[in-house]
Amino acid sequence: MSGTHDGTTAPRGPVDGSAVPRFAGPDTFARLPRLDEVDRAAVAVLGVPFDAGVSYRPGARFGPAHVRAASKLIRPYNPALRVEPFGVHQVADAGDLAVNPFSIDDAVVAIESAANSFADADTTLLTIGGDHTIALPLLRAAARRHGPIGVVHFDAHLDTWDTYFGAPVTHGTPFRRAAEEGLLDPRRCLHIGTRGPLYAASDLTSDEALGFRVTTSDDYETLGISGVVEAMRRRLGDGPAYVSVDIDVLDPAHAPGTGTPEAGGLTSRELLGTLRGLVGAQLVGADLVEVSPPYDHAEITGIAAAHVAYELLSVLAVNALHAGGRQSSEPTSAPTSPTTTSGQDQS
Ligand SMILES: N=C(N)NCCCC(=O)O
Ligand SMILES: [Zn+2]
Ligand SMILES: [Zn+2]
Repeated sequence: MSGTHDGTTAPRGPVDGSAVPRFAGPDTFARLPRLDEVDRAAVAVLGVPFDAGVSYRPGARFGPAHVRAASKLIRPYNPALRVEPFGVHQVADAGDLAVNPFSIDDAVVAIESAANSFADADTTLLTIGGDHTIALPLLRAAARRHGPIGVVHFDAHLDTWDTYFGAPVTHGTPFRRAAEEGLLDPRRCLHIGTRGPLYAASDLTSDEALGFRVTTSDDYETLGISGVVEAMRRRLGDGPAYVSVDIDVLDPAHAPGTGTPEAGGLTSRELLGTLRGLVGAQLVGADLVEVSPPYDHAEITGIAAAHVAYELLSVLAVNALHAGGRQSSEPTSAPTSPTTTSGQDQS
């Protein structure tokens, strides 16, 4: 069986950048094989080009293609987590879902049903959006399989608002709907990177009542990455956890290509370092949303997003190694250690 890390069959990896120039290679994420080129995948990268749920700038429907295009320079070994994310188990690119651009309801049903199919095939999904609306059907599928799940939500915004213009399913409301539907474990949810103006102070109290806690963007100043990771792991606990990364969690200087930008955000280094702190958490799925290429410049946002995806795939690989009981190539202190030269020297 391919897709294992037990040494029986090596997974099919990315096209070698030293044999085929990167700009000539396939259009898949990180030049990985397509899903139809492998028997099965332990992890699939799935594009969801949908942006009918946005409240401000559109364009996230072009996100999946942009993130793939910006991922071509990615190399096979991640020194920060000491892992080859594509060598541990089979990772493949599942292409884009063809979702209805004129009906949010139709699109949400299609996304949920596709996510259920991947879950039934035992394939963990890393979904690339698309706007944040898509988190709702993805959470429905995750909860169907795992029961109420913990959520770590990286975002400038709470996304627990109630409705926009009477619409209940939008990119500003997925986590309220998910909480109402009982998809979330209210003891194990948190936002990271929250900032910016709200509609009212009650936005925060109602968010807390739904089960979320907040680590703000400003908290990085006092806690540092390791303090944020500690808070995140404490809140997430041991159960199944879903990660949702809205690229607008980054400062607009690090991610201008997004629909609802807010000043005062994370650096990409802070985000990547925090994601590495998910090693050892029971990660059951992830999404990366709100990349809007028309507002990007020089692929700044696309590159940041591609690296976010790479770190998430690396965490899944390290976790698979842990689950398989292979100890030799494991990072020794990855959960709380951001990459530093001295950290690597101490191995
Ligand atoms: N999920 C994202 N990116 N933004 C939500 C912003 C909702 C608003 O316009 O207030
Ligand atoms: Zn946001
Ligand atoms: Zn969001």
